[in-house]
Amino acid sequence: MTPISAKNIVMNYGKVKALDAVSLKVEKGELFGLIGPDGAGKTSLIKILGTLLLATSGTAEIEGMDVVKQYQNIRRQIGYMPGKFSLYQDLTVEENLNFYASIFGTTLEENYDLIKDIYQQIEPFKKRRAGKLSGGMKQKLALSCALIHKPKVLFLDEPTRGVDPVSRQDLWDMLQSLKKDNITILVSTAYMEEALLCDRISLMDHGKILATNSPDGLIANFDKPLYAIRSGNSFNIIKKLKAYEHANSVYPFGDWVHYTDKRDMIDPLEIKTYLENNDTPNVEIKQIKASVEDCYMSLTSKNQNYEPA
Ligand SMILES: Nc1ncnc2c1ncn2[C@@H]1O[C@H](COP(=O)(O)OP(=O)(O)OP(=O)(O)O)[C@@H](O)[C@H]1O
Repeated sequence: MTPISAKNIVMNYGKVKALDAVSLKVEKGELFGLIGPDGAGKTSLIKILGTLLLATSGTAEIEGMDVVKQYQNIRRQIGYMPGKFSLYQDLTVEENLNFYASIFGTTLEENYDLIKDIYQQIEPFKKRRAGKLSGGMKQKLALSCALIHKPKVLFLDEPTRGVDPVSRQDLWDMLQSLKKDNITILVSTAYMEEALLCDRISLMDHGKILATNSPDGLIANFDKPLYAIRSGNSFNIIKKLKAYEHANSVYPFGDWVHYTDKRDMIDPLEIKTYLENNDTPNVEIKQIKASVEDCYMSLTSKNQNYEPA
């Protein structure tokens, strides 16, 4: 039985099409990432799968159960960690956990094994009110609460948003370690580099899934030679390259500009010469391996219009 499956999910908020015929399958024990920028539709999809939002159309099943007809049974089998910290700020760490355990008719002791690795890190602060915890500790508490009833499927909506890099890494380590318990995890993020920490990912943009693959598989499908180019002025390079008749995609990437050409075989010197003949001196150019972000940019390139700030 597929733990998470969705078919042709459409979500309209009035005139806003938040999800446009989204289909998805996540296999048992997978750590699966929904990757996309703000507004891509990640929260809407997670809420629909988590039985918190009714889709405009389409169907979805969790552990073989329909998200509309069998939502009550589903809720017993899933854990959900929303994007915003949603625990009771005035309750202590321990009280929050006991509260969530009691909702599911269980106790902290009964399921201690599953959350032990995570909970032990905040246990010294168990008498502290949740509102007084640091960001990283709040995240660990929220994850412990989402796991307290031993869910088969865990949904996490942008758990690393606004969290410091060490706590971000901690969270991914915790998710990796949950794989040994065979929990199926669907996690959303806008940080492209986190895609590499997932078994498989779906890249989302404007309510659509653009591609689903393993991070390596996705990168292997990037079929054009990719070049990183820089000189003193990225904006000038972008402007000149966009005007170049052979340009396929051009976008800023840190201090560099990433470029692909419409032709399969090119001599990078030709591009350097073109730029230098067009008021862009001191051009450095090198061929590089694509990252997940490059794959994303390539898939969305039709919508990319870079304008200077
Ligand atoms: N309740 C709502 N009413 C109207 N529009 C909404 C509502 N919720 C979301 N939207 C719109 O639907 C689109 C998808 O939003 P959604 O929150 O699902 O995306 P997201 O990828 O999770 O982004 P974010 O990180 O900003 O939450 C956006 O254009 C958003 O403005």
